Amino acid sequence: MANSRLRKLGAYLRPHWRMVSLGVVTLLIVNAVGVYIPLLIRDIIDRLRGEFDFAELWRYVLIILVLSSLMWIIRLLSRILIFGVGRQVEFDLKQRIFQHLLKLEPAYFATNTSGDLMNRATSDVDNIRRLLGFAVLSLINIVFAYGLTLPAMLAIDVRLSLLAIGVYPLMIITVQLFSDRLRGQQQEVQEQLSSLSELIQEDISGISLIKIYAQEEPERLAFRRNNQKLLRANLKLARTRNLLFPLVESIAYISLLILLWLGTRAIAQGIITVGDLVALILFVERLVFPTALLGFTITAYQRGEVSIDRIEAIVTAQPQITNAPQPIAIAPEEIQGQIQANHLTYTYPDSKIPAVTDVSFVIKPGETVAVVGSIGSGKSTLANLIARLLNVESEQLFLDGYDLTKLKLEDLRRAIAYVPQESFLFSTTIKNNIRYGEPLSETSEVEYAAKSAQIHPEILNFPQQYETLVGERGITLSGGQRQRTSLARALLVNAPILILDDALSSVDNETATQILNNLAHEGRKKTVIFISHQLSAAATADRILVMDRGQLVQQGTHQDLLTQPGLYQSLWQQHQLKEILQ
Ligand SMILES: Nc1ncnc2c1ncn2[C@@H]1O[C@H](COP(=O)(O)OP(=O)(O)OP(=O)(O)O)[C@@H](O)[C@H]1O
Repeated sequence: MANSRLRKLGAYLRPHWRMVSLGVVTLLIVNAVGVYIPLLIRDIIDRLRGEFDFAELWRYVLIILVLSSLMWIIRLLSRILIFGVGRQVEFDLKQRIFQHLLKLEPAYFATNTSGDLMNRATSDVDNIRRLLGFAVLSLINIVFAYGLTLPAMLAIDVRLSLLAIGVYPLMIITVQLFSDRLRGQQQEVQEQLSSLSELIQEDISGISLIKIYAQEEPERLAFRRNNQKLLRANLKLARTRNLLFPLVESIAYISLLILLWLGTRAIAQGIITVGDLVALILFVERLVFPTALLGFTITAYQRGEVSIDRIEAIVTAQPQITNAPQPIAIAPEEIQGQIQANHLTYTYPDSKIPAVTDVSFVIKPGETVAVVGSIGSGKSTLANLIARLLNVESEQLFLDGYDLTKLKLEDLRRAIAYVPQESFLFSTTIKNNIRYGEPLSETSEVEYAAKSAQIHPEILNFPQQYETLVGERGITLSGGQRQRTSLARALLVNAPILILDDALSSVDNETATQILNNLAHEGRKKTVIFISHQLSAAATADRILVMDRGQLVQQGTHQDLLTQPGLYQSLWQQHQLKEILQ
């Protein structure tokens, strides 16, 4: 498992191997110069102790100044390169996640909440970025720092070197212990922050309710409680941080004290020179930072591991609805629009009872067919199956005689304009919303579609007409206006098949009937499937399919069905009664 995660990390890094290699080389140079400077200082001290010469001292100072500046520049470069790799991988992963999400079918999003998916695409990707930027940088740094510094220290004095860095494992353990605590507290801050943001969002959305029920004071107190929790969490985190850094420093001082105490004795005994001791002190100092970071690196790796699994779970999710091995391509203008169901049965994956059972029918090209029935009788499921938004089995649904599952998905979707129950508008202009399926459409085409959907006069009354922004950043449309805008969007793509899934429920019966009539009298007649509870509009369709508990119980024209005892007759009677009572 750990190996497979390392392989994944390797795969994330592979496209950026040039940057990674360059980063590694710069780190190597930084560390080599970092080891060379203390050795140079040692030589200066020892040489000048014999014979002091100002001119020579200045020469050395200059060399050290140049080397330190060089080291600073190269260190900067190494950080830019390696943190840059982290950012690149973050970009790649976000692209991959989004691209893959677009391939998955709506059923996937019913079982994976958008909150969780967003979290994976942001926080988890961020953890991997940190792992590949910060953790990789500090890991390579520590290897080079110890690999180059330790031999130089041992060459000066083995006993002193080992005693001086003997306390360093204590530093790693302390940081690791603290970093677990820091992580918990950081998470607490994050959670408190999210719940505070949720509260603000909810209160802003429900501001009218707060005012109507005079709940300003309780809401203010609830906010204060949450805000206090956030404050406490932040203070706790600050306390831990403020405790950790002095602790790390004290461990470093212990090592320094050991060196000073035993080092001066070694000088007195003539085992090492003053220059050697100064070099040892500088070397030990050099190791403080990478050692302390190792503790954080271990935590960053553990956190990153969990995130790798969570992201891989998204990008390896297999789409259920895909093209057949050799899909049949068919252009929209070649499509007649005949739809046939042959013993169509569908059961939702997490359900035991079929939502559609043994349904068979033929819808002729250009026919307008209404689908009516009680709530939950399977009408939407039927619409979703025809658009292949649900995983229909082969040999059950046919378009112009072709098995739906054998048709190229893209071609099938282009042949069908589908207006779902929930009309969704993007946060852009009305015009862009209408031409979403055909972004290059001319204004006249957009207006034509809007006229057919009976929304044109209302759009002209909006502040900027077709350029009016809708959604969160713009004006709010009424339910009926949203539905007709969605309908205009579907009409603009001019597909041979149009499915309206209760898409005119907020539009009055008269307008709905008018829209259906317009569709029936268009130049090239579309096949229209009109799912609706609006019986007076449905009655004008060429034919009506009546669904009950997943089954197709009746079909025929309005007049035919009225003469047959059955569900349609009773639905119609209820409808008539409602009309009289209104
Ligand atoms: N994603 C799902 N998972 C499981 N069961 C579902 C799912 N969607 C719908 N169902 C069930 O399938 C049955 C048919 O639902 P469907 O939405 O097709 O009915 P409908 O006739 O369109 O209803 P309405 O008139 O209220 O829109 C219902 O029992 C419903 O609870």
